[in-house]
Amino acid sequence: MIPYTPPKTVQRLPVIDFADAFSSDLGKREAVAWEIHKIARDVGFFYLVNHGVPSALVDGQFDWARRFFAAPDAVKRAVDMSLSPAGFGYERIGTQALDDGPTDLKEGFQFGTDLPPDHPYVRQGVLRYGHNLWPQELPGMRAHAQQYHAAMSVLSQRLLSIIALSLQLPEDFFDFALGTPIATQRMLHYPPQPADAQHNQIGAGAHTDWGLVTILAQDDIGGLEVRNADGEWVRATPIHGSFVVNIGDLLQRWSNDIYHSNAHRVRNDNPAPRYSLPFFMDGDHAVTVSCLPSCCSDAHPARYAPCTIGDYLTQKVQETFGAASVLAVAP
Ligand SMILES: O=C(O)CCC(=O)C(=O)O
Ligand SMILES: [Fe+2]
Repeated sequence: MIPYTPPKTVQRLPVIDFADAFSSDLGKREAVAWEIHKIARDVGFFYLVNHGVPSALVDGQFDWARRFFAAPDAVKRAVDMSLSPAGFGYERIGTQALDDGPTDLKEGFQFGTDLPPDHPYVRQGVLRYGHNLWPQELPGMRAHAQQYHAAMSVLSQRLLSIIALSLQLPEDFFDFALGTPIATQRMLHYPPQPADAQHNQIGAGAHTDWGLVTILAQDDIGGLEVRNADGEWVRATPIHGSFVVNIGDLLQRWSNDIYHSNAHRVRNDNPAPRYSLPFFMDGDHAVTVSCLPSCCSDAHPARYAPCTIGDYLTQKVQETFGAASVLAVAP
């Protein structure tokens, strides 16, 4: 007889093979959705393989990240995010505190969908909508970055269609929320953890992501850690060619806490610098998030008042960027 011991939540992040998400066979898409459903109710993080994004595109984006962060300070400051009403561009080290402690030991560059000045959201000055800043001195970065952003947008749409299935909704359920979305790609550079860091000062302080889903490419240095449902920290050891996908706060809220947006953090204990490329699909700022019909009942009533995506993100930006908040966009 094998004595019964209660199941433990994951000690290693699960891997989702996404190949069947592209199948014309609904049963195969539903099988992927069911795997995601189980994970989303638990740790909320998984590796995604067979995702269809060419490795050369990802590698090329890492090359641009290395080139950009190695550029002279003047090149980076010329695209400082303080110059962008939308909050795009370069984020100096020490700008953001994702945990409510010391500032993070990372620098970043962020970009999103380029909108013309006469787009209604830009005219209204809606936070996080506008045009990107690109470094003049690095020709070629813009075209590649836009191609990468487009691939991430397409993948996030496919993920959300499978997530809709996983919540017993029509596959196109989230399409209305992706009208003119806040879809932010960041490039991040984490120097090695310095010996003189303040107490609890690390690459990225513990936080949850704010949007719908995040799709992260990480290099092979390691340092990302995820809190599982038991409150234990699990290393998201890099798996080459995979993305790390996680559920964000807005999806947790939309699903009435059935899906989990779990905390994670980064500490680069490697002597080499670490680079990562998180993409945040947050949705259209004007869309209202209120409990999904499949997620509330008399026994499990709605826990949150309806709110717009824009209002939720604005509140989170103010909490983590403090005085710099009007300029910031992510996570
Ligand atoms: O760099 C990473 O691995 C994670 C970054 C992250 O969690 C974020 O920017 O929200
Ligand atoms: Fe994050």
